[in-house]
Amino acid sequence: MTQSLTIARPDDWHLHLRDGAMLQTVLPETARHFARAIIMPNLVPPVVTGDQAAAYRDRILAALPEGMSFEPLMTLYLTENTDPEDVAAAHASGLIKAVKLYPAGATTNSASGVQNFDNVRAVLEKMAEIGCPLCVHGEVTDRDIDIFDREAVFIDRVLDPVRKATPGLRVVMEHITTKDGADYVLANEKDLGATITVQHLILDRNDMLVGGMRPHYYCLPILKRGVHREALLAAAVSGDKRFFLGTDSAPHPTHAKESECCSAGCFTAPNALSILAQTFEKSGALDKLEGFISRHGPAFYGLPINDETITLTKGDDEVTYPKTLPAGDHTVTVFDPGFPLFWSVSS
Ligand SMILES: NC(=O)N[C@@H](CC(=O)O)C(=O)O
Ligand SMILES: [Zn+2]
Ligand SMILES: [Zn+2]
Repeated sequence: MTQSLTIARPDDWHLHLRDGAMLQTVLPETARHFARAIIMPNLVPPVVTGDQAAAYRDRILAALPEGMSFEPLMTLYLTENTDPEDVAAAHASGLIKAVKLYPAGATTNSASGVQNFDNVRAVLEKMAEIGCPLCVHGEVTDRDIDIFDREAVFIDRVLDPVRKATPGLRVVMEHITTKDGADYVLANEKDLGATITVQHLILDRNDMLVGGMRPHYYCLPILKRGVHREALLAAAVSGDKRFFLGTDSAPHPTHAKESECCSAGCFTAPNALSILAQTFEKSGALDKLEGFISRHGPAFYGLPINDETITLTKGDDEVTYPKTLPAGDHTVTVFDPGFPLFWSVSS
């Protein structure tokens, strides 16, 4: 039986496009389906200033294949030396849509992140004043905090105090992975949203660790227990406007994933929408998919909903994706959800 759903073209509110050959490979995979994406600034070196964001935006647009439309929504990487006036100017000109906070050492390319939050007070206050959202990688990095507890501890020790100290600051909790994260959003009416990835809606830590360790399921924040996955899925299918899709599609070369020290990140851009359609269908919530992928994000960021539409179609035959894509001298491995997919996307 064929089933289909036509909805406003979606956006991705958390995306890694990288640079150079990898950018060339992965950009069309997102632009094929998504109209816009919040572009993460964790390049090496990071995108710290307005000038660097403008140059990165130009490189992204130059890599966009003829005939594809896509708007990169740029962000700045917050450091302890970030100049509040540079943020204000980049935001006022429309170049950037958010500033990204990485606690130093929390994830891939986060070495220049924030250690002492007192040193970013002035920037956060300026952002509250001008209405520029702060996107947060919410994990503490203390050696003595277990990796599975790092998100919950971050909420108590860092996020809640920062929000209370900076009234009016609009925050997106990026890639939430716990019931604690979802509950914190639910408990706060104002100035708070959260993105959720594809992998955290369908996988728990058993999927990554039982019967062998699967490096392509390793990402940060790390997959948690099943109860957390269930809480995230409940939030995503609830229709609550504070939750929206941020795929966190984070490509690494295959050799860096299948390695002695595996890099964190799942490359989900090619099949994210197929997986989501199937997941929402399975939850009996296909009617909530458009809100999650196409409507709640623009509402949070104060942007229009896309005029164009896409159509998701469920067929009888399994939809397949390439296992890997070439990226310069390397390959990048496409995320495998571990179950057959039947939904495809057309525009
Ligand atoms: N999510 C990840 O596991 N990795 C991201 C960084 C991030 O979003 O934390 C990356 O840049 O590879
Ligand atoms: Zn992150
Ligand atoms: Zn990310």
